[in-house]
Amino acid sequence: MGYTLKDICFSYENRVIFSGISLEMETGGFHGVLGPNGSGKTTLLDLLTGHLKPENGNILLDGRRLDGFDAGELAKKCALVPQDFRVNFPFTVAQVVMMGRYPHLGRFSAPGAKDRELVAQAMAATGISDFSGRHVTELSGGERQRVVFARALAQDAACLILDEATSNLDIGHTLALMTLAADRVKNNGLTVISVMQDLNLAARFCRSLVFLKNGRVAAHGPVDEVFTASVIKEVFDVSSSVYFDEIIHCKQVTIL
Ligand SMILES: Nc1ncnc2c1ncn2[C@@H]1O[C@H](COP(=O)(O)OP(=O)(O)OP(=O)(O)O)[C@@H](O)[C@H]1O
Repeated sequence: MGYTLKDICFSYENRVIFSGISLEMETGGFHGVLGPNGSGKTTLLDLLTGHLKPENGNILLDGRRLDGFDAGELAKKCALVPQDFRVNFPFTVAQVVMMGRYPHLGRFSAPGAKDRELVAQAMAATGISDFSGRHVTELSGGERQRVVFARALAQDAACLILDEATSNLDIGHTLALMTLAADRVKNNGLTVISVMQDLNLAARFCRSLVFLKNGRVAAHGPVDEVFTASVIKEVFDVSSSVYFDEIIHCKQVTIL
């Protein structure tokens, strides 16, 4: 189970982004989505979360058509950390993280002990508990990104969708959040689908990779099979040397 995309076509007005892509991303995997700027990575995530609708083709989530889910059901299945998150209203950090619980609350019902516990856990896991009372409008880009990550964790969905979710984070926080996501994949059966620009980070944390190029899937499969110099050349038009790193036990790349 997980996501199945069958012959997906999508255009923005008359700009064709996908003309018939098919993909399988199974439950309980850590899937990386890679590709050059403008190759359609964010568009793909927007299709997976139901924010955009395909013109043709079907997207199935756990075997069920995505357009058959209502927004509340989908929010319980899928939590998104968007590329850019801005709010103009001075909510506190804790209030924003609590927003992750809204899909689980009944209409007009206040958060209960379980909701507060999940919010506290998500803030602790992302290292933001110390500034839970601060206004999100006053945070740095990296601090805000950790707050949105915590909101997605609090949502407690089976699938976590990350759109360059660590782009503003320092290396320590990047490794901490990627390790947290990978641990939940391994131990809790979470599915992670993550757009990433950093090839080495993707090879280190993902189990499978989708490479997009010019609106098509250039390569898709386990990291061992598709993380190669020839795929990187085809997709990014750069020469590279791919090797197995004995210290961190995964493939890595040096761009030449
Ligand atoms: N709302 C929109 N209206 C029209 N064109 C759009 C819209 N959003 C994105 N595009 C175009 O669609 C293409 C794919 O955009 P998308 O954001 O999916 O790419 P991406 O691979 O995520 O890029 P990046 O690596 O730069 O974040 C780009 O050429 C972009 O200019």
